[in-house]
Amino acid sequence: MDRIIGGKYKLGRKIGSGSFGEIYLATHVDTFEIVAVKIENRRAKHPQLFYEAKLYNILHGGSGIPNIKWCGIDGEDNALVLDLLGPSLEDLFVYCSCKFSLKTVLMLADQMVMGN
Ligand SMILES: Nc1ncnc2c1ncn2[C@@H]1O[C@H](COP(=O)(O)OP(=O)(O)OP(=O)(O)O)[C@@H](O)[C@H]1O
Repeated sequence: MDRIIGGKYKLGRKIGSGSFGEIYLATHVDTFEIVAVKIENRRAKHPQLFYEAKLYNILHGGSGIPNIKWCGIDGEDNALVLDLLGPSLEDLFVYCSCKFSLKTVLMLADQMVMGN
């Protein structure tokens, strides 16, 4: 049976995992917008998803910061529904056969330092 997060987001396939949560694709049941959902088990020794949500709120509006669409408890889990971002730098590196040109590295460094 499909799992619906926050009453609106149908959970899809897993796209990543971090040190404490797993990231899934999800689709809004009415608008079909595709989003990212980070899920953390509520029984984790040191739950931190809601602290991460607070940080997203503080950083709101910054370049590359996803909006929070929903945040709350879903069954046994804490869940955070976010804008779906583009591919990670690692994804892009693999896509480029694990080789970035000097120009690409310099452009990346510029973006990291300037935050744009
Ligand atoms: N909003 C998002 N949109 C698209 N992909 C995402 C999004 N958030 C996370 N991901 C993907 O999931 C992976 C894991 O993200 P996550 O935030 O769980 O872990 P992390 O930042 O690598 O580590 P940590 O658990 O310490 O925060 C990321 O590397 C990225 O590929």
